Amino acid sequence: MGTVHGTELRPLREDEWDGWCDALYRAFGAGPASGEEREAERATTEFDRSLAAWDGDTLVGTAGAFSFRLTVPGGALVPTAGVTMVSVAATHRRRGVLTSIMRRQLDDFHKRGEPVAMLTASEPAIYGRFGYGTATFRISAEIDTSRVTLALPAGTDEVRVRSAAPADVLDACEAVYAALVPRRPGMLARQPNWERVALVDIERHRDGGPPMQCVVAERDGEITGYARFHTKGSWDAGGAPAGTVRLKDLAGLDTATEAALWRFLFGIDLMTTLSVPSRPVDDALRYLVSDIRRCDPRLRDDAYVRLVDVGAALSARTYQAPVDVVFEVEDAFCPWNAGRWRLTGDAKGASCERTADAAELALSVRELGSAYLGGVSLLSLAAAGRVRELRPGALAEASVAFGSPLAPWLPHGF
Ligand SMILES: CC(=O)SCCNC(=O)CCNC(=O)[C@H](O)C(C)(C)COP(=O)(O)OP(=O)(O)OC[C@H]1O[C@@H](n2cnc3c(N)ncnc32)[C@H](O)[C@@H]1OP(=O)(O)O
Repeated sequence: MGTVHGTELRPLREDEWDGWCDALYRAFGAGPASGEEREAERATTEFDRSLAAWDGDTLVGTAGAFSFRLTVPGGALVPTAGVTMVSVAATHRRRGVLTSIMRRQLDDFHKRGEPVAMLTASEPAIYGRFGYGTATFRISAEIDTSRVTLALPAGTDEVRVRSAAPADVLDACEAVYAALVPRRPGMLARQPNWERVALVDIERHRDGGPPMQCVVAERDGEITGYARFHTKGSWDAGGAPAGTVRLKDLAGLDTATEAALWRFLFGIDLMTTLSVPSRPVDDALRYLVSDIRRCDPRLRDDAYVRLVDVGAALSARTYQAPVDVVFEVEDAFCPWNAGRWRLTGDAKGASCERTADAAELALSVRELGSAYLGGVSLLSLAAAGRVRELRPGALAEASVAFGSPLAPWLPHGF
């Protein structure tokens, strides 16, 4: 139980789910959710981790959490709470309901022993005060496929691309996804039922076009990748074809597979634009295309990370160069993290323990969350005045060590 200005926060009951879902969609100015969406949302809801805020018998706030495991640099999978479904009714905003939800969630994650929490934010200004820092970025693109060509790597011709009904190849696609999870920081191992979310294909996401399509890439009869997408035919004023392919997701076990999938998507007749919602910032696609400017690439913040337990989180990843540094961590919202921690580690492993030694770098838990997956450098944060170096050399040492050979990326929202 918990109350704020007469609002009571309690766990969601199964029979309250429909109203909870409606309140959530309303707060986002969307919906109501279609039958297909409701089914997928309900199947992934973890009731013991879902909260509802009530003002009398009126539902005024929602929040949930998913039990994920997050890939961190070095490849370990760290138990991570995926914060989701956060909303407060328009009539009850700015009275502290979100703050009470954040308080309850972070206490709960801490008790459960989940060292990390993660979310994607509807607005970047909301979650910093609760210790979440921007940790991954994504690139979107609108590619003029009538002008941009691809330089294909060796082996592309050995990959065959064929169409398939999305549901028929779901297990094979999920196996590809699962094989990729430990390879790149930021990716999530998920609970059963999650794979079905990718099949949700509702009318209003189709923009008047046909149902979602899927192709799989095969080499020697083995499925090595897939792409799911929508098409929408259109013609310009002069009658020339000007259709759009909207990619939903694309994954391949190797670069030749991915290149074969891109070649297919670039070559669909009557389509002149390929719209790509999210790729890693270091994606090979940037270097396969003949003209990056005609791809209109745009960078956006994506996943926000919160270290729930600084010691456990920093010990769980590896460091690409040796590091031995004492952090002075500020964490007003989760005071159990505040104070001095000594991190020692390298590419093989790490430990992060409490210490009474003098601090060498001072920062808040939010900056540690940003740097955690290796996608935001401590040096950049220091240049913005958000990390203070107290021992000369400590900043460069820690900044290099925290980096990641592969940029962290979250391939899908939640
Ligand atoms: C992970 C996810 O699900 S992201 C989705 C978040 N949900 C949405 O965007 C749906 C629409 N918006 C909402 O439902 C609400 O406005 C929420 C959830 C964003 C905020 O809920 P509230 O109960 O109003 O927040 P609360 O009153 O606890 O505010 C806490 C602090 O955050 C600030 N804050 C809240 N929302 C915002 C915002 N959108 N932008 C900037 N600051 C904000 C408040 O001003 C307050 O600051 P203060 O402590 O300095 O006074």
